[in-house]
Amino acid sequence: MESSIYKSEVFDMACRQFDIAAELIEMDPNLVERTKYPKRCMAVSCPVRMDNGDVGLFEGYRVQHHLSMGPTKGGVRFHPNVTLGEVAALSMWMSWKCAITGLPYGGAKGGVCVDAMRLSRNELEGLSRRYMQEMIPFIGPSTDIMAPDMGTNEQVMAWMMDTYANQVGNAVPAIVTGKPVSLGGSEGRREATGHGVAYLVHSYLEDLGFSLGESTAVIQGFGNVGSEAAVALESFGIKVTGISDYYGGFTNPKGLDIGDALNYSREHGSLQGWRGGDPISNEEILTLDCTVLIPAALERVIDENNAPHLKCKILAEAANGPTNILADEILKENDEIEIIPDIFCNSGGVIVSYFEWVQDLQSLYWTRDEVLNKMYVILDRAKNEIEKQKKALNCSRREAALALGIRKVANAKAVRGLFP
Ligand SMILES: NC(=O)C1=CN([C@@H]2O[C@H](COP(=O)(O)OP(=O)(O)OC[C@H]3O[C@@H](n4cnc5c(N)ncnc54)[C@H](OP(=O)(O)O)[C@@H]3O)[C@@H](O)[C@H]2O)C=CC1
Ligand SMILES: O=C(O)CCC(=O)C(=O)O
Repeated sequence: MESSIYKSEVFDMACRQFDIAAELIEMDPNLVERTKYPKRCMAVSCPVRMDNGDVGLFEGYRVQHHLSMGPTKGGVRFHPNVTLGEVAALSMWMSWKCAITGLPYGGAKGGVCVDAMRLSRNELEGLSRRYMQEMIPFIGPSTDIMAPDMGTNEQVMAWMMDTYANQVGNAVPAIVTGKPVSLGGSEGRREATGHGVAYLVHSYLEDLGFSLGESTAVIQGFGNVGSEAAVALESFGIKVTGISDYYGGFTNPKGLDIGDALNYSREHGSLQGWRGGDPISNEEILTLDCTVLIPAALERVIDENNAPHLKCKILAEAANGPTNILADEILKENDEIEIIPDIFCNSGGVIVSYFEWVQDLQSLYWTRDEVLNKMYVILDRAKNEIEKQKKALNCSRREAALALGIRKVANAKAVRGLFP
């Protein structure tokens, strides 16, 4: 099958990664395309009453990548670069991520092409509700469960849950995860993705023989994932020496005051104007001297131009798809940099989303410590399996993670068989 509707650089990148892994595991040719391409996609137009009385129309998407192992699961992104192809690529990565962590889900992703920063709170609520309304025929707590991603947050999830609940006539907390704790959200979900990144960073630093107290971390992106990773890294004794958001970044080789940066960014809506470090651009921040580099914003920020100049020892991919294919080839040759690949590195978010869904379904809730300890168990188990796979296939850690996830999905399809 030649797929054209998803055609885009980022979808090509996800397909190329798939092809490399499928070849490594010598996948049955009859399973290759069936496992690779998304099962379903929806495109909807969302009319929203703007504050000036006009009606704005926003295009939204949801791609459900595979339905073989349970409901589909994945975040919703509000960003001006969102396309159907990007959402499809993100849904593929969700599938492999859920498989390597052993979650009973297929991957999904949603998105709306919108600059959410330009919307008022009223307009954002209108868009969140309309997007959910349009998706209701295609989702459900045992069909497809949404969560936050770039440009969306707990409040957006609350509006989406309310819209769904109003439609069916009763509260359905399991329809979205990453919602406020007061609505059935899980303790620990807000910080889960960043905390999971920091947990893995600390674990690999120890394995590689680095002292935590002497290690430094630089983070691109100071939203939910980047800021929570910074807080958790500090709690593991790792100094954060660079941070940035859309407007640019700040650095201090002696360490930044993350608490102060968080307060400032909450009060002002961004880090712009913060005086806690020397200003630096979003391009420069990637090549700063540091032990750990953490891209936590957009895809494909590490490319063939900057890859040869990275000075980190560990590249911890908190963002989805931050390293393009050419950069990945360059980094594969450089055995001084260890990569913790995205589908593993940022999996703490969906792991705790799974816990949130399970808690909602049984109306029985856990403490933050219980949640994070259960997350560590799953991350440790996935790490073991990936390291074993890396040795067995004599390949990079990214290839090992992809091979592990893709093989599990392909096996599920094989045992389910084909009808008729
Ligand atoms: N939220 C989650 O649970 C999960 C998220 N991820 C991935 O993590 C990444 C970040 O998501 P999340 O933290 O939720 O998103 P947020 O919207 O909360 O934060 C995104 C951050 O990236 C910054 N940013 C936006 N554009 C640029 C740019 N061009 N250069 C540098 N920084 C930029 C934003 O700055 P500003 O605020 O100024 O716009 C903000 O600081 C994404 O790749 C997402 O897919 C992965 C797993 C789970
Ligand atoms: O929490 C979830 O369900 C999904 C989070 C997400 O979108 C991701 O891991 O990329």
